[in-house]
Amino acid sequence: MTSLRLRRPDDWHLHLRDGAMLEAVLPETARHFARAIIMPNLVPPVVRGSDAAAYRDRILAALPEGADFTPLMTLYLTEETDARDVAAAHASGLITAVKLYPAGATTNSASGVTDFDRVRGVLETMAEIGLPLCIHGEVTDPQVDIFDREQVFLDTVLDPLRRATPGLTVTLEHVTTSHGIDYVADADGKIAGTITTHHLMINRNHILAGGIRPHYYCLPVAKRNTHQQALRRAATSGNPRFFLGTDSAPHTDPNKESACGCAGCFTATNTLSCLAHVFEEENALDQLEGFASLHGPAHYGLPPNTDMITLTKQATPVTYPAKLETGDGPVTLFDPGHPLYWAVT
Ligand SMILES: NC(=O)N[C@@H](CC(=O)O)C(=O)O
Ligand SMILES: [Zn+2]
Ligand SMILES: [Zn+2]
Repeated sequence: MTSLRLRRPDDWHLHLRDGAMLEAVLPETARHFARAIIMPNLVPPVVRGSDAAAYRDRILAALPEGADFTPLMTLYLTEETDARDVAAAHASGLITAVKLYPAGATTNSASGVTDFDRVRGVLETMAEIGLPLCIHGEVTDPQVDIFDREQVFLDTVLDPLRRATPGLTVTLEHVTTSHGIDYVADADGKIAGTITTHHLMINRNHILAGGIRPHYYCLPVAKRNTHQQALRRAATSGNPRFFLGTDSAPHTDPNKESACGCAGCFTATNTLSCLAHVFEEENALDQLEGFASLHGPAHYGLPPNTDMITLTKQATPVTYPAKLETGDGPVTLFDPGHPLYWAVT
């Protein structure tokens, strides 16, 4: 197969940042994707409905002329979040989901949740009104090994939280382990898992073997190859509980290539070339539309996009600029380490 037509895809987990970085990275997503769930981990975070409205306006103002892109806004759940503010933001159509970060789990998550009992009221309201909760699923206990933090989260936080709030729609974001895949596949109730582009293409060897590669460092950190294979099987399985959330998370090169480098891979620009490559390797190009364009809208209760894109396999590799220049400094594009041949035409 050398040509593939699919519904225009959406990105169900995206970091756009703000200011000069937003201006530089937004066109990279809007070029191919119709919608994206916009992560609220700005500094300070997007906590109240009024914050989300102002951020949405900044995103819309930064869109290139003629772009057809809808940001789907989220609120950052804190222990002070007011259920009425959340309900009002949902009722007005402003927000699509609420995001739960365990405090300290990842980039800009200091205002996240420590005591899950303190957000119970908000979660109950969300279950009642049908507003989904997106979760960064890692425990933050320093005693727990970083490679085990997702698995431990499933049993000690996610499962009790879902049992305490029946009816809550949950997205377990950026699943990185076979345990996370099995949990999502087997759980009762409304749950789905997003899978990133980079976790389909790399495992922890890519980060650490033969030299440390900071541009492959993200959270949750990539696990061993057997987990990567489980992610690939889930993404290409056709199971509607799994779909694309790129987690494209730009940081400038000085912030990545540092003695204490930031977590995040920037994949907005070449995600579709990467995904087609992976799905072809798995003999599953026919499942790409479900993963990138159909399962996500179904989980969020939205219609799929009606316009189409075409991917074409070229005889020579598709080339992308190695770096995106931004007003904050250069951002290195995710490099899978081998040529890509599929291009959006
Ligand atoms: N994925 C990452 O490694 N980083 C994200 C935060 C997140 O999604 O956890 C970021 O905002 O940089
Ligand atoms: Zn995260
Ligand atoms: Zn993220």
